[in-house]
Amino acid sequence: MTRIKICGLTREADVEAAAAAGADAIGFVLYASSSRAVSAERAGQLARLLPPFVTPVLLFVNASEAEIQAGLQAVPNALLQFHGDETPTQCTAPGRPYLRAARMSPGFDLLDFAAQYPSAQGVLLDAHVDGYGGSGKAFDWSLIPANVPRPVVLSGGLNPASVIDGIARVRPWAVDVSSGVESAKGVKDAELMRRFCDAVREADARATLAST
Ligand SMILES: O=C(O)c1ccccc1NCC(=O)[C@H](O)[C@H](O)COP(=O)(O)O
Repeated sequence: MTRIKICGLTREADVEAAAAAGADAIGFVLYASSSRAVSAERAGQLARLLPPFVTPVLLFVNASEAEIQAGLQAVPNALLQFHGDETPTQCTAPGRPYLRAARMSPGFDLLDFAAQYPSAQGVLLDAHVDGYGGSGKAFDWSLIPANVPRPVVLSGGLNPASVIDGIARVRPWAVDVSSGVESAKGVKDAELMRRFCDAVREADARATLAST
């Protein structure tokens, strides 16, 4: 079963709709330069709306230790997502489970990159863009080598239509979406989130059928 993360939520109604649609994880962007940025305090308010078994994720881009600690104080059960230029040491310093984002482009050595973060719970594959991510831009999935040594989270420009093909081609552990389920930056669309989650279930069903 492909897990689903929906990222960049800023409103209560969107958090509730994402969980109702079937998201396994909800991301809050703690990066001030993002149009989806929320404060640590706001992330805490939103995370408290999550039902059991839905994981809050705190996304950081080159944050200071103090910023990360503030996020963890507000959302103590968070999974961390490092989406900038963080070193392995910086990712392990908080002593928390984390995802490491890889910025995919031709020539990027994903196997070497993943090997540098052996303690990451997964590598999140996003398109290489100015501004680090959340751009709605896809990358060429043929750049993903076979046998990546960590669980793969496929992201970058996914939407309810493209995620079916993405799962069939990449067979990721999880998928992650932001722009593809929005009506405006930081404003999620309940119908698009439902369609996205339904599409993931459809892709999983097709994969099961194909393997029997
Ligand atoms: O959302 C942002 O503004 C953002 C800013 C800086 C780094 C990462 C950011 N978002 C990442 C994500 O929302 C997801 O994890 C993801 O990679 C999907 O983005 P999208 O291509 O918009 O679906």
